[in-house]
Amino acid sequence: MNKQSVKDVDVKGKRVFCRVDFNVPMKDGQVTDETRIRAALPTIQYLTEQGAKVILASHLGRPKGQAVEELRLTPVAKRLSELLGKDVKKTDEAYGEAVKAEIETMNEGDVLLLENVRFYAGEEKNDPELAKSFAELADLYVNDAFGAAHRAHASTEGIAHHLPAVSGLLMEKELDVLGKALSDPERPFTAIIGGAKVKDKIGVIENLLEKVDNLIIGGGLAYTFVKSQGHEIGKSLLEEDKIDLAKSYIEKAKEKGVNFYMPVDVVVADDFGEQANTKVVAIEEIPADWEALDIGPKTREIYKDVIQNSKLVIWNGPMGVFELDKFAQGTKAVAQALADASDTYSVIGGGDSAAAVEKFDLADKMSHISTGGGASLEFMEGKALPGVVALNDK
Ligand SMILES: Nc1ncnc2c1ncn2[C@@H]1O[C@H](COP(=O)(O)OP(=O)(O)O)[C@@H](O)[C@H]1O
Ligand SMILES: O=C(OP(=O)(O)O)[C@H](O)COP(=O)(O)O
Repeated sequence: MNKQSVKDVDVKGKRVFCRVDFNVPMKDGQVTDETRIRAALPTIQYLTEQGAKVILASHLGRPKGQAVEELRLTPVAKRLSELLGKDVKKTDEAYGEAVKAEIETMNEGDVLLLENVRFYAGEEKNDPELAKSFAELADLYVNDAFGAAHRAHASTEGIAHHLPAVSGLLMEKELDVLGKALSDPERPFTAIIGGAKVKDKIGVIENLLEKVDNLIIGGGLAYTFVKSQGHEIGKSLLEEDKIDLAKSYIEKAKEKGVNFYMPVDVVVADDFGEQANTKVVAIEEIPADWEALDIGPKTREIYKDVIQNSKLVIWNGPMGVFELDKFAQGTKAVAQALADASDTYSVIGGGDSAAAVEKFDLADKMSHISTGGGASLEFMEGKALPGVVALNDK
């Protein structure tokens, strides 16, 4: 990476404003998935070991510029403290005199967590005044929030204009792994794109066609492609205004010699839910009143073969509605194929794909699980990430 990292600068005795992505799922005031907290530990531990005063900042949820009680970071501070095995103080604000006074009392190696930065309207607007207020708290800025690197906000981008700014270790690792995968991919290189966000992901597909040998489409977004080939898709998910684009991508794949895989059979349901009647049908036989909610057994076999014969696979988005057991087989088959393909480097991006891999207990069999969904997609699309661009060059 051409950006300075925390290892390129002297941090001893310095007040370090470290932006992390602690946007973790919570239920009843408890953190329910601590993956992102664990992922930030190497940077936090490095900074404390080096004698920095570590001031952590994060967003949680989308409170829209005002304080929302359920979105305070207090439970995160508690969990972080347990994981670090040391006291983590938490302030009720993210800047200002009370926060400065608290920082005054910090010793080298201490860790402080600021309140949710999105409680302030200026955060998402990238307000320069708020960025300055954050910068006043510290001597150095470290951005370790890969999951929020695609956002140009006061704590991810603005602040970097007011302090020496370097990347954290997680940020560096994410960019290295994804960057290597895309710039000098081991071949055959396969991308698997699923999920439901057709609008978000269609741009990625175009960019990936320039790079991959195989492109596998599954999940809800597959049916816009299926429809573009003239098949009826019943009540399956459809993005009407993307049909022509989908068709053009299939043509582009042919021109480029990219193998383009779509479902050949699907699990259809007469209702959305565990109680639905289901059956497996060929792709050209989806009944008008039914909805395709998973890829079928023949498709699973084909996708499995492609995965097994690949050296590098990036996977974003589930193959079906995996949250319901009836429609989880396709996603499970892909996850299992990746787990079994020991010679294949597997990169998982996207909250739901990561959750699926966790659900099937296969997370430790994947080569890299990215902490950023939107961020990894934008990176793969070839877009610059504002939170990275703003950091000091090497
Ligand atoms: N065939 C389908 N029809 C409707 N929804 C689907 C289908 N396949 C997958 N999904 C849904 O897509 C959601 C995940 O999509 P998305 O947010 O795009 O993925 P990710 O978070 O991995 O990027 C899941 O909740 C899943 O239930
Ligand atoms: O969870 C996140 O995004 P992701 O679900 O795309 O990985 C990041 O914390 C960014 O959050 P945001 O999409 O509210 O800016």
